[in-house]
Amino acid sequence: MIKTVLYGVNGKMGNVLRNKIKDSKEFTVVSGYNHENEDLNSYDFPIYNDINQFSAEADVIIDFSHPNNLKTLLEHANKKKIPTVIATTGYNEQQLREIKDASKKVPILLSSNMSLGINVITRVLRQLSSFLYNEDFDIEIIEKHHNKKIDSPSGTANLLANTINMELNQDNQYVHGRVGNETIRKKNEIGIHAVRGGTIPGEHQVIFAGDDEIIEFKHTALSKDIFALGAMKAAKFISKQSEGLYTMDDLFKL
Ligand SMILES: NC(=O)C1=CN([C@@H]2O[C@H](COP(=O)(O)OP(=O)(O)OC[C@H]3O[C@@H](n4cnc5c(N)ncnc54)[C@H](OP(=O)(O)O)[C@@H]3O)[C@@H](O)[C@H]2O)C=CC1
Ligand SMILES: O=C(O)C1=N[C@H](C(=O)O)C[C@H](O)C1
Repeated sequence: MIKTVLYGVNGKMGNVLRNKIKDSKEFTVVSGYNHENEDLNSYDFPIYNDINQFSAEADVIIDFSHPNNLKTLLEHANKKKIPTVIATTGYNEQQLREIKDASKKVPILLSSNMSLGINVITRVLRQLSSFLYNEDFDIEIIEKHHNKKIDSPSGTANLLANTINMELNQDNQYVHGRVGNETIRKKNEIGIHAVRGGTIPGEHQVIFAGDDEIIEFKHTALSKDIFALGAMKAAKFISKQSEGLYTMDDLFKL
């Protein structure tokens, strides 16, 4: 059994993941972390708000929570040497550096999207972006999420934009939405647009628009289950690795 600690245990993803783990024969939740000292008595494992309270042994931490928990999470992972999957999005540059530094001491898998489909799209983008850009195709990304999402644009939209930009020698400028009279598109822009509404689990579309033809890559999450199941695959993978920073790319070998 893979003994798991859940960060963000009472969140939307925390709840989906907890239920998936309940159905699994390979995982068990040994404890959870919540930043507030809330009474979360309905859980069948202990929930703490201080890493010194965690006593049970654990094989892996899975985090779907909030960037504010990062310091605690990394301290926990490092102190107890627990391989960690970080699925939370919305980190700033400094926090991303802290994750990279921590991964020198403990294995960490960081990914803004745990689905197989987004991983397939990032691979296609690596192969096609330069070619299409040099053929004068404009690149725009549209993402759609539920109305409770805190961060915009989504972590996945940033991942897609960064993947493309890397292939284009990091020369491109991100333009978030367009408002105003002087917003004519420049060639070196990557447009990023965030839609929020209802309960949309997550949709990402990368548009390459050329003269008289359009190529689109689109991924639709039909439920949050794919993220939970992907995180469990990632957890199984990271629990067997040595120190270092990993992504879903290391896991899905196409
Ligand atoms: N990588 C992936 O594939 C996916 C990533 N995500 C990401 O996972 C994260 C969680 O998503 P979701 O479950 O929908 O979000 P929720 O808002 O439902 O849950 C957020 C969790 O974080 C805690 N939290 C909220 N605010 C704070 C704060 N200020 N300080 C510390 N903890 C806080 C909440 O605890 P409390 O309620 O007690 O405040 C809760 O446990 C997001 O960053 C989201 O983008 C989501 C889906 C897929
Ligand atoms: O908050 C969400 O719900 C999601 N967040 C991730 C992101 O920001 O990309 C992944 C997924 O799209 C769902």
